[in-house]
Order: sequence, then structure tokens, then C-alpha cells
Amino acid sequence: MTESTRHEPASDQPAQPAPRTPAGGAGLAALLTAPQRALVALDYDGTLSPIVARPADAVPAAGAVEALLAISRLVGTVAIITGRPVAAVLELTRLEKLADLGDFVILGQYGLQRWDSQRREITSPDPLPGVAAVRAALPGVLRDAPPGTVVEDKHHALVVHVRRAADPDAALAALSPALTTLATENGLEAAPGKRVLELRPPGHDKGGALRELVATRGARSVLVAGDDLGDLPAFDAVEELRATGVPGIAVCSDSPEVPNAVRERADLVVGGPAGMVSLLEVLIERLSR
Ligand SMILES: O=P(O)(O)OC[C@H]1O[C@H](O[C@H]2O[C@H](CO)[C@@H](O)[C@H](O)[C@H]2O)[C@H](O)[C@@H](O)[C@@H]1O
Repeated sequence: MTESTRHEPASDQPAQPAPRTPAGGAGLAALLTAPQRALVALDYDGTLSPIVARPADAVPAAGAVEALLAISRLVGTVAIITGRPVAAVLELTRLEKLADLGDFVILGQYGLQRWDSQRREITSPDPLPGVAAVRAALPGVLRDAPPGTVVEDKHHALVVHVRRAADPDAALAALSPALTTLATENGLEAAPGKRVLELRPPGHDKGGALRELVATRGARSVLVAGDDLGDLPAFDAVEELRATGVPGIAVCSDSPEVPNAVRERADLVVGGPAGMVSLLEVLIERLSR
């Protein structure tokens, strides 16, 4: 086990998940009926970990690692599909310390990087040349940025964080035009997130990452959970998969910061990372009967 402490399942969450759409209900039913053919794919920040001011402090919610371990033994594949580098997720979760994980995959930086519980090695391509150019130009572009603006260097992408600025929304609005120009001039794209703008390689998103996992694992049902705009391509992929006969359910890890587009697209809304852990615990309990 990890250093995470054990905890009791949250009592204020519904014991039985009740998807608000028939398609979501069918996805959940398929998962419960044939768990060994199911893929459970979860976002990290805001879904398995509460949003905090500093990315380095985003530890898993209470019970999250235990729940991931338990459900990985009960379903075909569990994945974390994240904007984070794989190494950051491994450091925060310590999942690589668990010898008895089931089939577990981490797809980092929107699918650019990969780690799985069989090989336990991070595979990662070389960064695009434009990343170095953006890195070099950012201090100049951010010269007059509001205090509290910080850059997270993810090697393949650079993220401008404004959460610690006095007025994060105003800071993001002021900085976005110049950052978007900088990204596009250097072959990157500017993607908004919660109090961030990510300058990242185009052509990679969580939808592509999910579809690739479904294909390689032969998954016959999917549960996808997320909380931010970067998760919408995965929600799109759930809809596409349904059209090809793979039932799925999209789950929103809710909080006041969640964009409406994410909340409205979800088949099931849970109360943030604690609610996500509770949902996993309900699934674990039902699959263990
Ligand atoms: O795909 P995700 O796992 O949700 O990662 C998306 C980005 O999340 C991180 O930023 C967010 O979480 C931070 C820590 O709670 C928070 O400070 C920030 O405001 C949020 O936007 C991360 O730092 C990024 O690199 C990820 O791409």
C-alpha cells in the first residue's frame, strides 16, 4: 500500500450511482455486467486530486490511490489520462510503488507520454522544436504580467498559471492574445484550462488517447471522468464509441470552477474528487459481490 491513509467511504454520496441519461445508464450497466472488458479512464487534477494553488501540491484525494488499486483488480484496464507529465503523476500518486496493480496505464501530456503497469517505464517522444522557442520567449511576453503569474515547464508544453494572481480571470484575459500568438507562431496551440493557458503541441487530446486505449485493450465499455475543458474530447469520444456499439458513461467531477460545458455533457455528476472516490468505492463494492 502507499502512504495514503485509509478512510471511511463518504456517507453523503448516493450509494447507487444514478446516471441522468439512458446512454450513461447503459454504459454503467455494461461496465458492471462485464467488468473484465471495461476501461475506466480518469483525469487527474480536479478529478482524483482537489484543485490547489501549486501543481506540485496536488496530492490524491483521501482514498483515491486505494480505490485505484482496488478497481484495477476488478476491471479490464484503469487509466489516468492527464495533461500532466507522467512523471508528475507517478510522483504525486506513488502508483509505481504498488506491485499488485492490475492493468494500469498513465497517458500523460494528453497522450504524448505513456506508462503502464507491465513495463513500468515512461515512453516519451522528443519535444517539438517550437517548445524551446516558446520557453525562450516567455519571460519577455510575461514581463508585465500580474504578480502571481507563474510558468510550469512540462518539457513538451509550457503552462502559464494565473491562479495566484489577484484577479485570475482578468490576468488570463490580458495575457491570452500574446500567448496565443506566441504559441501559434511556434507550431503549438494555446489551450485554456482552469486558471491556466497551456501552450502545447497540437494533434494530441484526451479523445485520441481514449480511442487508442479502447482499441488496443479491446474494451467493450468505458467510464470516463473529468472536470475541465481538456476532458471534453474524451467525452466526445464516449459518444462516438457508443455509436460503434461500445457503451460508455461520462462523469463530471463537479466544483464551482467546472465549466458548464463539462457539467452539461456528463451523464453523471459527482461532488469533486471526494465524490469520485465514493463512486469508485461503490463500483468496487458492487464488483466484489
Ligand atoms: O488533465 P488534468 O489531469 O486535469 O491536468 C490538467 C492541468 O492540470 C494542472 O493544473 C490544474 O491543477 C492545478 C493543481 O490543482 C491548479 O493549480 C491549476 O490552476 C489547474 O489548472 C496542471 O498544473 C497542468 O499542467 C495540467 O495540464
